[in-house]
Amino acid sequence: MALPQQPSPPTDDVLSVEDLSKRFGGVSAVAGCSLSIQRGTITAIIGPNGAGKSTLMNLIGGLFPPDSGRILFAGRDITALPPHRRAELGLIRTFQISRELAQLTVFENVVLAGQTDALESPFAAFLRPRQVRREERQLGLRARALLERVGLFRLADEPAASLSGGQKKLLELARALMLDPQLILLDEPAAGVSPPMVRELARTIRDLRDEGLTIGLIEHDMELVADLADRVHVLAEGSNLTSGSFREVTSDSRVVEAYLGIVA
Ligand SMILES: Nc1ncnc2c1ncn2[C@@H]1O[C@H](COP(=O)(O)OP(=O)(O)OP(=O)(O)O)[C@@H](O)[C@H]1O
Repeated sequence: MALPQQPSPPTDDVLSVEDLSKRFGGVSAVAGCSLSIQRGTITAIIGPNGAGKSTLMNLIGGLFPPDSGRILFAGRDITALPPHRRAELGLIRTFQISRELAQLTVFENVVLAGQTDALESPFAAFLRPRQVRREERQLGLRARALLERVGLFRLADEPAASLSGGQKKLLELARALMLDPQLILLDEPAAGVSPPMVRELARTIRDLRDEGLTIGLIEHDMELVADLADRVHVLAEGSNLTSGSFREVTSDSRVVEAYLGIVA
């Protein structure tokens, strides 16, 4: 006799990818990958060069569609949504190369990240001047609070071009926070950042997690992953080899083999 189907237990996953695949010509960059990111955690995605981490990030961010599989965000299927719709839902991804506008000040960069299309329209200022002024004031206040939050307040009036690599990562974080995200995906936050700034960045990321934000990151700096990640997914050849704490995955012989296999 067939047993009645049990309803699946509620999960606390803010993001899950299910059996995701993406090919580029003859290369299987992501191949049947399934993994999830739990709400309120820092989750790292690691793996040897060419494992498919960037492609997976691009699929989650909506840069291009998968060949097959699904992406769920906050319980909703977002597989077919364009990047800006994902951002509106609270899924924000930052890029490995910071995309600040070099000639604008740090403050202006943050304000700009929070500006809606309606505010940018030249007609809005003409038709609804008071509303536009109020919204701009609120954006300014919020930007200053976020600059304080990430430790860049004293540099608010400096041109973004004058920031160090690590400060640019903090600026990128402040810009992402302007969009009021549920989940921020960070692409190699430690790349090109000096060791003291990596520590500062790590402290800020941990504080944001403690305040309830969910953070996903791909990272090659294993010290940072060991220090920050609540949970780690190891990608190899486009799929999820194993998941667990940093200690668990790094003591898994398959993970050691995957890394050594690439080096050999
Ligand atoms: N646009 C593309 N066209 C063709 N092949 C691609 C493209 N993007 C990625 N690939 C290939 O897909 C595979 C996975 O690449 P991906 O960049 O996602 O890996 P990765 O884990 O991020 O690597 P790394 O750690 O070196 O950045 C690699 O074999 C790569 O050469």
